[in-house]
Amino acid sequence: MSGRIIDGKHIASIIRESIKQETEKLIEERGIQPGLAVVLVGEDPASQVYVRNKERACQKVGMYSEVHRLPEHTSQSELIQLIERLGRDERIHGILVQLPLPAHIDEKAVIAAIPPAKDVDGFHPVSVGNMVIGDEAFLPCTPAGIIELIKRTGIELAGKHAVVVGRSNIVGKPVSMLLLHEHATVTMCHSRTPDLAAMTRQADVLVVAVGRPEMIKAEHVKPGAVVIDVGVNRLPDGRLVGDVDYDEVAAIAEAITPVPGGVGPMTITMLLKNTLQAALRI
Ligand SMILES: Nc1nc2c(c(=O)[nH]1)N[C@@H](CN(C=O)c1ccc(C(=O)N[C@@H](CCC(=O)O)C(=O)O)cc1)CN2
Repeated sequence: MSGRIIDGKHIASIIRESIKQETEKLIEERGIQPGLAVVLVGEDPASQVYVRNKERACQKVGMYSEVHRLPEHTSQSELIQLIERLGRDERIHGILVQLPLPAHIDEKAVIAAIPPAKDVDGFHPVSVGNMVIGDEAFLPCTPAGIIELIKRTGIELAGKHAVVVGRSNIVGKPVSMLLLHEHATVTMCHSRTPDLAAMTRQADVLVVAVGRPEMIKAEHVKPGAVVIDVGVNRLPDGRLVGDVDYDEVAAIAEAITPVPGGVGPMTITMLLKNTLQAALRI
């Protein structure tokens, strides 16, 4: 058996086309151009790439965007002042602060300064709370992208056993909640789970977000499972790999996301979707 490849790049391009059309309609009919402000603190090379890609993605669908690049030594209060100013700016419908932040800045305090109505990353405690209770909220982009990929591939989640490996606030915890909302039975695993393979082998749907290159091998996966790889790891030889050993696992999975070209392209697509949504709510 060799698994179906879940082509995130293709699915993302279909969604982006419809976002582009809705953006054009919003501008034409109501004179509102969705606007996104991205704040980047410091010089992290991967973050710089992601921020540039977010800026380009906005341009391609006809949204307004501005990027605020701040030096590494920016203080927490300077950063919060900028966020408060963006919160009052009528051109800006969505604000996101690229993570990770430098160590001297308290990430939670910064996220709390974003007005929930502009929280297109879905990280504010109000957004998280609304997501958990199933109320209207901006959903965090990577978890929302994972659910969209699974649904658009025609995979049923209701009644399935989903196992999530990783418990971060931006992927592991929220994706577990979204899988639960889709009526999956969810098990969360992490670095202190004993006998990880015994847990992951029970998964009909396995989501891996741990940031450890190729740690999930064929022995961790039940034949016929759907495998979603959230990892993006750059190896010393320059190759980009996921948290799943793709060649081994693709041979036994029913369907699998590649890295690159799986979950990654959906993250920015869901950001565009949230930004459009924020502008539509005006
Ligand atoms: N404020 C936020 N910070 C971070 C988030 C986030 O959602 N909001 N997520 C990640 C980084 N991220 C977006 O910011 C992100 C990661 C990966 C990709 C992506 O398209 N990956 C490609 C490969 C890209 C490459 O060549 O390096 C893929 O998997 O195909 C997009 C966005 C942490 N920070």
